[in-house]
Amino acid sequence: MNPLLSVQDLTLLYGPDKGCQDVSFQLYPGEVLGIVGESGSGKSTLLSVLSGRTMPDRGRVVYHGRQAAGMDLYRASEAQRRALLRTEWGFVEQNPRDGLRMNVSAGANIGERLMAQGVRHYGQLRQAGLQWLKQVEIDPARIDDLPRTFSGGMQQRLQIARNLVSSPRLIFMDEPTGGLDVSVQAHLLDLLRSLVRELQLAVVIVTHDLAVARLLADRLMVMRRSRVVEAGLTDQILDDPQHAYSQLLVSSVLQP
Ligand SMILES: Nc1ncnc2c1ncn2[C@@H]1O[C@H](COP(=O)(O)OP(=O)(O)OP(=O)(O)O)[C@@H](O)[C@H]1O
Repeated sequence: MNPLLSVQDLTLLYGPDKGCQDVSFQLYPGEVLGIVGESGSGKSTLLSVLSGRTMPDRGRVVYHGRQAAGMDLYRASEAQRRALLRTEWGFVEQNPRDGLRMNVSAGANIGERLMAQGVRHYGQLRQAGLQWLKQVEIDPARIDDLPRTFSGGMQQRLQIARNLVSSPRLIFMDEPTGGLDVSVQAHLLDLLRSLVRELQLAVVIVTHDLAVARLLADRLMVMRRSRVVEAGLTDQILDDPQHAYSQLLVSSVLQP
């Protein structure tokens, strides 16, 4: 099986040890990779470069998509990268306001990617909207409501529906449960976990919350001061961390 994503020596530095450097890994279809580490370690920078939103100083990302046999992300045009992010990829922001269009209805938020793919039939767009609202456990009767009338958890679920409607293969998530109450977080995590499994999604998720990592990620990369200090299976890293920094990270969470 080909990896979905091959990442080699990815580096973007804003200053000494600020950003990400020399990051290499492969991500396979259906696999969930968690990026963990303290604040400022470079997690968001890495996600931004990986998803093609920011260009690296050096390094290479090759995506093996549905059609293109190996797209070299940084050699592709800006338009190609943007198209990829709207179709086979998705990006779930920490703050749903950054990932939703707040001034159009929930249904229109969901339909937008389909329209970008050429679906023009109103009934079809409406149907997809209703179906996806149901799938993310929002009452379909809210389809014509604006996202700002939704709670934070509902907005986040709507953002997920908006991303998943185009049947992406790879989703980037930046602290998707970050701004939510604990009980709302748990609900969202459950939903995310079942969607990821059901749809065989590959995910790269940034989180500083090791409980989120434990629940969702198959593998983890631990970042510190722009570098990956440890990478491996989630259970191995959380139960038996090898690097001194990972040990500190894990033990600091376990202490009350
Ligand atoms: N656009 C930028 N310009 C200058 N410096 C930046 C920029 N983006 C990030 N940095 C710096 O790079 C370092 C890594 O930041 P980054 O946001 O990637 O860390 P993080 O691990 O995601 O942190 P957090 O968990 O707090 O979001 C920080 O020192 C940050 O100040």
